Amino acid sequence: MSPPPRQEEGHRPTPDRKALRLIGDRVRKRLMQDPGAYRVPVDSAEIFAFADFLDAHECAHLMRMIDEVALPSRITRTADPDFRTSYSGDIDPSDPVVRTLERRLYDLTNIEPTWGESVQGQRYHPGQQFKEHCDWFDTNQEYWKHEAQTGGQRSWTAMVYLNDVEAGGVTAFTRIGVTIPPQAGALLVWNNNGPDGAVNWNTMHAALPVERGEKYVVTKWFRSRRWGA
Ligand SMILES: O=C(O)CCC(=O)C(=O)O
Ligand SMILES: [Fe+2]
Repeated sequence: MSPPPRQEEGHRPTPDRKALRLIGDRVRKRLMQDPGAYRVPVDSAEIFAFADFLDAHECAHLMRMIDEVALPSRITRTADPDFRTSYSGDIDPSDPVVRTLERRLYDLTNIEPTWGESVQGQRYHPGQQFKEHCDWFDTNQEYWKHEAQTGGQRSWTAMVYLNDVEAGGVTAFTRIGVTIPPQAGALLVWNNNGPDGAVNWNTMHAALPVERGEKYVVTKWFRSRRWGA
């Protein structure tokens, strides 16, 4: 018997469910065929890792770009001031390395870059973190009305670690006991939904505090439809 749902796991309308199911199928098929894919061995979430997705020059370039735009990350939907203490910012989508990254993600996932939000960079100094959260939108919240009009629910998350972190800064999938240590150039891709197109609570995750050194990542969040107005 499955455990009773936590209170927060109440009913959520899932208007994009069919689209999310189809995207799940499409991306899964592609990733499973990729000889470079490492599937994290759990049944309850679809999480894949790829080593050396970006090279050292590309990583260094993106880290410089992040330093230019990074501002304190917006603290969304929580009153906890320590919830997300990193710095982040949208990086120039016309930059050649950003375009290369998007093309490579398209080849890998088979989702058009235009179906994803613009690439966001994020930087953590020692002590900084992003506590447990989901990347999918809560369709019970007020903000959903806007997101529903601008691409709909988030489908897959693609995140590249740009550097090795001296200590700390792992990505922890908190409900399934999976931790991913940052590794320069490695890509992590996961489906925020289940194969049925409903949000997957087992994708709840946190960026644990950096203990020593810095941590840089870039992320592209794909949607269920073309992103934007
Ligand atoms: O930095 C990480 O390891 C995870 C970041 C994250 O979860 C996010 O930006 O949504
Ligand atoms: Fe996240």
